[in-house]
Amino acid sequence: MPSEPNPKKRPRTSTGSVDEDSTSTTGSTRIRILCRVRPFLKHETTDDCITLEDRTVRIVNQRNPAEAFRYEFDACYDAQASQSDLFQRDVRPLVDNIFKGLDATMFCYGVTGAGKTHTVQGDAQNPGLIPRTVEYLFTNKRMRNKLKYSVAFTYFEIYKESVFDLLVPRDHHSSSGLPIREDAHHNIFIPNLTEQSIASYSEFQRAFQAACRNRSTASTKLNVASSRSHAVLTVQITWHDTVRNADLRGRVHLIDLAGSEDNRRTENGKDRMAESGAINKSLFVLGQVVEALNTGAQRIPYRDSKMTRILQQSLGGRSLGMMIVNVAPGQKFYLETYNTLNFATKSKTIVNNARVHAVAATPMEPQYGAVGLGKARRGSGADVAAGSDPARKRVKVAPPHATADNRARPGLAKVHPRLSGSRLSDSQRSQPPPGRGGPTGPYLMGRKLEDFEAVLESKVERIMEKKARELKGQTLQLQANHNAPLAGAIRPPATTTVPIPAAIDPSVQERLVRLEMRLAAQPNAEGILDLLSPTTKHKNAQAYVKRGKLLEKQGHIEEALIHFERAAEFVPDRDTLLKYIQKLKRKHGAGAGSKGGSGGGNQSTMPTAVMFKFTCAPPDARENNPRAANTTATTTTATNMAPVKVTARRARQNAPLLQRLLAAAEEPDANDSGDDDDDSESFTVTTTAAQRASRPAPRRSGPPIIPPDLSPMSIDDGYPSSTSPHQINLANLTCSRGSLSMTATTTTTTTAAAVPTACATLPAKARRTESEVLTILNGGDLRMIMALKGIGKKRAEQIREFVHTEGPLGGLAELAFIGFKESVLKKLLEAD
Ligand SMILES: Nc1ncnc2c1ncn2[C@@H]1O[C@H](COP(=O)(O)OP(=O)(O)OP(=O)(O)O)[C@@H](O)[C@H]1O
Repeated sequence: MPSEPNPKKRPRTSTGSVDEDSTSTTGSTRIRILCRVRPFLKHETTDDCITLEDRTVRIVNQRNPAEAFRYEFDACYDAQASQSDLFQRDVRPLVDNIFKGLDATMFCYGVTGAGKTHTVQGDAQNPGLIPRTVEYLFTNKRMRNKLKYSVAFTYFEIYKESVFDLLVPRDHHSSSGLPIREDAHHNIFIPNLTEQSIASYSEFQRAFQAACRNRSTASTKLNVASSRSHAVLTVQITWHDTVRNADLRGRVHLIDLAGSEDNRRTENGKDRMAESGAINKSLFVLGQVVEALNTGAQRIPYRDSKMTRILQQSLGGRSLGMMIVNVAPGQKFYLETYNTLNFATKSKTIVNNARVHAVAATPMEPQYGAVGLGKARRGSGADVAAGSDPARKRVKVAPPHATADNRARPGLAKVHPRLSGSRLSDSQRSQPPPGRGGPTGPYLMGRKLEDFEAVLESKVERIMEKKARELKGQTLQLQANHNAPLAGAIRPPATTTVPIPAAIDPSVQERLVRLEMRLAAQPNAEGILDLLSPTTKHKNAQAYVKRGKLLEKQGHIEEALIHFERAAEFVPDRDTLLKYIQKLKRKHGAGAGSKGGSGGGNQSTMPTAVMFKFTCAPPDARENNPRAANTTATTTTATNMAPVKVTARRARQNAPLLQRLLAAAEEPDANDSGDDDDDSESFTVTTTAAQRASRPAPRRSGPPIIPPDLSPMSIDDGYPSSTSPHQINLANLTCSRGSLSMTATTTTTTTAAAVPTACATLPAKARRTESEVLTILNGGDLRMIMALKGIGKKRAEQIREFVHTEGPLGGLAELAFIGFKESVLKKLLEAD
């Protein structure tokens, strides 16, 4: 039986308003934590180490059996508690909130074999929380009496950091899975996820059972049917609220997390180990998210794993949250139990901010994924096979847009709000999204890539719609001319007004999907690069290089370069590859660059502030390998600007940038055909032997050490030290995890062309700064635009046309396609 004696006595857990049943809340709401202990299984030794008392869990301290650790939660369920007990007492009241237009999330956390899947999914004899929730929705008196709700569900898994749709047969899955996106209102969604409408519980059961068979499970030493993925089922109800005269939506997310595994005990093989690695990594990130929320960190690492990205709204977001902590009894699991309970205790302080969700006032077009309203959209209940069910849609799950604006404009409802093509008004731009603190300064400056993607997509759609209208207008005009019976008869007016198409043209849709895929394919779009192992990075790089070489052989230099650059993102420290890219760019862009450059701009000497971040290996490693003493990473740069603060991740991404900048800065001669490798690229910074000897040995942990003065450093840049233009001004050494890392600012005094005339003088191979890129784009010189990315004339003309007819924003889509940096896109957007 559950240890919680009386739900009516349950303490208030919310800091917001509390409704009559004490669990339905809006406003700030603490995430509820429940603990469930499973019974011993037949083959297990019954050496229990857990005691439950009311809402408290106690485990004996193994180091000192006289002591016990005590953990208090919102409710505890012992081995005798039934699925029904758990549902009725704690989950049902949470589910009730969705009738108020709120989102609720319930997820199970625990070690492998602790009973998570049993709790969430259950079996035929003991249905779990998913079937019980859906059955409850269909039997709820509100649903029965009013008959106004539409119900639909989605189900997907995150397997080895890829999202797979469980409502689609496994053999239809693409190997890379589906992308996760965040809209301008910070709602997370998965484009093209299947959403199945359901009209009855039995219809759901059939579809759910088929979907469960698609889930990745395998037998391990600790669990015969172990889930190898995190599974997320979302049930959504939509209805029309006559009082607010708005369509409302409530959702419940039921999540079965995969269990952490101690691989010394699982004796997993290669495949299982890979799965286990992905599971443990995502759970580690979950721990970091909770830690960051608790410490009020500025950056919450939601993006570091797909699972935390999905849970973003449930951990510190706008959903009501409940975590069920599953623990297995027995000494065997002592350490896991201890860790799980500590994690759960930390999570107790997380506060969410629940919001009522309104959806667009009229039903959305099916392809954009709103849940169908009305009977016509409901499934027949007879056929649930993939692809044949009319109730089943491949959709973009519509993000909630609760703004009064959207509700008031029925026209927008036809189109996915992200694709609506409306420009952001000035006030929208400068306002932070609702419910978020928002960055300081104009909101636009603090936007994330996804916001730009949303604007980008809407822009693409707007342009395509405009083109479609023009084309259709021309076609109608032609037809009208053709059909005119007699010369001199009344013809239709020269300009035919074509109504705006109600639904987006399929070609636009296709293009958007391509854009989506392209963005998802960018290696670090979701912070993936940081999570990859060195071997995977190497393999990816190899694959890109191979394909690049093939393209180069076939004469597709432009595409080859894209592939080489993509490869370089995986292995930024591979000098040979970078040099090869430079060389290829020089060859490819020499004509345009040298022609454009020979005009000769104003040459001026200007200091270039460069910031390095580099790492020194620990002393013993340096002794064994003298090369390890050399610094490795270099990073970002800015012309005539204060040094830019650099994060470790940015540093990794931009490691080759400094070399490129120096190469560019030191080559004012634009006529250099540049086939030879450039010495200045092999730029390294070293400390002197005396400094290395005097440097304190790095400590494994503890506060950063302030180093002795490190200012006399030498830079091996090919110049004798007295004439070197690179001077190190400042050094700041910190020590962490056995390695020394240093941030140093240097001033490089060199001859470089002044912006904007720099654009005319720098050779084609140089990597342009943002302002240079912008100047070139706005200047509209075709040759310069061609040289920018090594693109052809036609493409350059297109870009120029976009930039000039639509303003810089007009060219965004094109610019994104040819691989301009996010920061340039941001600048363009600001300029718009
Ligand atoms: N409350 C319970 N009552 C009876 N049996 C249970 C209970 N909880 C779990 N079990 C049984 O324990 C075993 C392991 O449970 P389950 O597969 O749900 O673990 P899990 O936490 O999902 O593991 P994994 O993370 O590896 O998927 C199953 O045989 C399940 O039937």
